[in-house]
Amino acid sequence: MSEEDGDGVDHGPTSSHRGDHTGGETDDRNRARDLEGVVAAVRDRVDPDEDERTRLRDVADRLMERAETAAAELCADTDVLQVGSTARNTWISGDRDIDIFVRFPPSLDRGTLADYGLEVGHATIPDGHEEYAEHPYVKGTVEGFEIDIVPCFRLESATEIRSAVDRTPFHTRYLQQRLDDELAADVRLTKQFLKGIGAYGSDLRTRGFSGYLTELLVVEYGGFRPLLAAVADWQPPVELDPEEHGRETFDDPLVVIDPTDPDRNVAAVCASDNVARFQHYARSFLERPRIDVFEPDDPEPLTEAGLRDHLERRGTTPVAVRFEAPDLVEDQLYPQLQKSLDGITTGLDDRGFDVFRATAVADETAAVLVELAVSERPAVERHEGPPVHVRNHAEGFYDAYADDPDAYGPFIEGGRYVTERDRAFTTARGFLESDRLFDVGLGAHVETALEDGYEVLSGDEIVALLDEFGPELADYFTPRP
Ligand SMILES: Nc1ccn([C@@H]2O[C@H](COP(=O)(O)OP(=O)(O)OP(=O)(O)O)[C@@H](O)[C@H]2O)c(=O)n1
Ligand SMILES: [Mg+2]
Repeated sequence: MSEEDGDGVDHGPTSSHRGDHTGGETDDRNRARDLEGVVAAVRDRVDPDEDERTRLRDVADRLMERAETAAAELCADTDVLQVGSTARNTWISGDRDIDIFVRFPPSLDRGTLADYGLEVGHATIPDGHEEYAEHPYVKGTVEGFEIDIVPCFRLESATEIRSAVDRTPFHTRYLQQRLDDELAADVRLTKQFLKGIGAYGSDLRTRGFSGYLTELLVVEYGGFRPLLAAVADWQPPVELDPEEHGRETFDDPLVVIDPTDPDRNVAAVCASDNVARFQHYARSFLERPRIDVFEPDDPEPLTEAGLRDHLERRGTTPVAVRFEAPDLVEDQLYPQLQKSLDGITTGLDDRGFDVFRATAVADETAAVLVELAVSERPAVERHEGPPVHVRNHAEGFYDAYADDPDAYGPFIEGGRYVTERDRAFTTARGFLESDRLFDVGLGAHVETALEDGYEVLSGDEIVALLDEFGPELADYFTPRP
């Protein structure tokens, strides 16, 4: 997806009218026709065809039967159901995870539930492996489909849940009652739109819109187009409560009270930037419908020469702290990196090294990259004391610095004592290489990683990041909404 007229080519199917008319009504009609054309083209790609549906149905049915048999042998009163987007007809063609939930009576304790769940999982997918979320479950691939076999408790209401997965069957039931074929198609379209703009997914790297949230929004507004029209005019905080049963207040830019649980905001992880991003592209797409909004961008990786050009043109100074990436799953790693990024930029700012923009990247190694507007400071810094008339404080300040041979002052300026004393760090690099870096509020795992050693890159040395982070650096230097 590229913003506005990037390549000058309109990928919408009908662009011949451009410039033919000036009337507002005609423009509206043409836009509506463009939008329909784009929607048809996207649906052609995201709607699973009959063959895909049948194959999925076959595999799902077969596995559910196996899971039912295995569960019945372990425990009475169990049942098996399919959940997630493949159960609701809202999956995007080619994205094929089949989530199968095995429900056990709530009289079981958690440990037994976990053991039974794994046993059923292994019986259902013999070459599956165990993964760990809130509790362990079995995952595997069957005929090209990614299968999860997840145990949960069978409860009367989603408010009694003991873990997050217990809610999922309630979501499925709620949506199955409300999604018809038309709305399900609009959900697929909206998911692809959000993927195209980089705002789909409730993982903690993306902090965007989850599948369930997308479905609720489409149902609530009655389709893709009305949803976009509403989003274009949102005034956050936006609060939706489809079942009108919410009883808590949330401090989030988007609040969608879970129809199955009055105390949960389904959009709790959705970052304000992603809400704003959705608003931006909703407006821009309604104004000029085009297919490339639905396509995630793959920027050309940056070359060394390209990177040097950017830096010279911008006149900023980059610094980076590079270390071995902590061995964590992404949902733990990215919050750690974000926290460390915030700490490091604040630490630099506090010492007079003005931060222009910054990012954190991770692969084998991780790096916090900070682009500085100011990377060097003079040997001395100003230190302002109290107004002279505040006698107690003023005398204390004066006495503390009067005999300091390295300080200039104290002198009086604007009625206050001021002194100029030696600065602890005259370069950003000096600060980053010092132990003071550990005072800035790093993520705990990042702190441990840094204790094992890290490297500071500054100025031109930054090109060393290109091999590993070429695409990320390209993204950084071609920012878009
Ligand atoms: N943050 C999340 C993630 C998942 N779920 C529940 O778990 C189900 C399966 O999750 P997932 O596969 O991530 O989402 P899908 O809805 O299946 O969407 P997609 O098409 O992206 O797979 C969801 O439908 C939802 O009921 C949830 O409530 N909250
Ligand atoms: Mg899914």
